[in-house]
Amino acid sequence: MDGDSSRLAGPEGLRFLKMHGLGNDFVVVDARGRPDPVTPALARALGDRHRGVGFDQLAVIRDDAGTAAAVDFWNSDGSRAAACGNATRCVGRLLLAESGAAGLDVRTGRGILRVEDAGNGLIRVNMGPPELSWDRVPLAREMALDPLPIAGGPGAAGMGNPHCVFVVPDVNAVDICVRGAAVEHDPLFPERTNVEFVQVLDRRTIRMRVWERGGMVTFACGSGACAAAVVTARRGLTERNVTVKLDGGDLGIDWREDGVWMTGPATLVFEGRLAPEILAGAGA
Ligand SMILES: N[C@H](CCC[C@H](N)C(=O)O)C(=O)O
Repeated sequence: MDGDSSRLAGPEGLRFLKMHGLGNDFVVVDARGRPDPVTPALARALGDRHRGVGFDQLAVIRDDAGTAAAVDFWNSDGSRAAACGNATRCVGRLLLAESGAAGLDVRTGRGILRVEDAGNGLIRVNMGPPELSWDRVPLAREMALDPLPIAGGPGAAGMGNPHCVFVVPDVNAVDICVRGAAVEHDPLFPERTNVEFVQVLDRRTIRMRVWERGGMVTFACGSGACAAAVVTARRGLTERNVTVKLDGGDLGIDWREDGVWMTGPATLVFEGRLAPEILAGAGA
């Protein structure tokens, strides 16, 4: 254990915030000004809803030279995600409040993303242009993105992370756990995939349920909502500006020239301190 880890494992414990965007819930750790304490083992320990804190994603804020901050995302199985739209809004809300600015940039595995205060308690993020080539989603081999050779003929889109979008007649009739888990591990997706099930309600409204890579159903997925809107727009089923109705509430998605903009809430729930024994148990 190095000097800094012992400090983190000391009586203070590890401070974190619990936040959510439409019920997609996050633990946020601020690692600015000190070494990043998070390891895959600590992500799994924190992510355990019975023995830890529980989250859909863990977001770690780090110092960055060119932007307001860098943010890393972890799933509760200890894997990393390059993009997380709902957590980007949550961290964006913290950074906007801290700086007093109306807009700022954050660096993620997805690239540099613009975050803006959209008013009415909403945060807007440019999630960047969709990745629409097979090697950038990524898929296992060269092929058209839509439809994919999987039962149900889904379409693929990358938002820095992979998404596989099924357009279905009735989203409530789909057993998303069974189908989502199978598609997450389909060999077409070398880095596994997030799986969205989408019902088009009208040209400006879609209903979506999601199975996230990392092995769970969540109430909402921001990058998934962007990918779903891209797939339905490319199929000519919707306009490029839609409301995505998720189990946790609504996201506004607007696919513009400069990227896919996502607007939605970001809620701070509580601040906590992780007990040293949990940190020590995770080898941190
Ligand atoms: N909930 C997140 C996406 C997490 C994606 C993650 N499960 C992955 O492995 O890509 C969102 O709001 O965009």
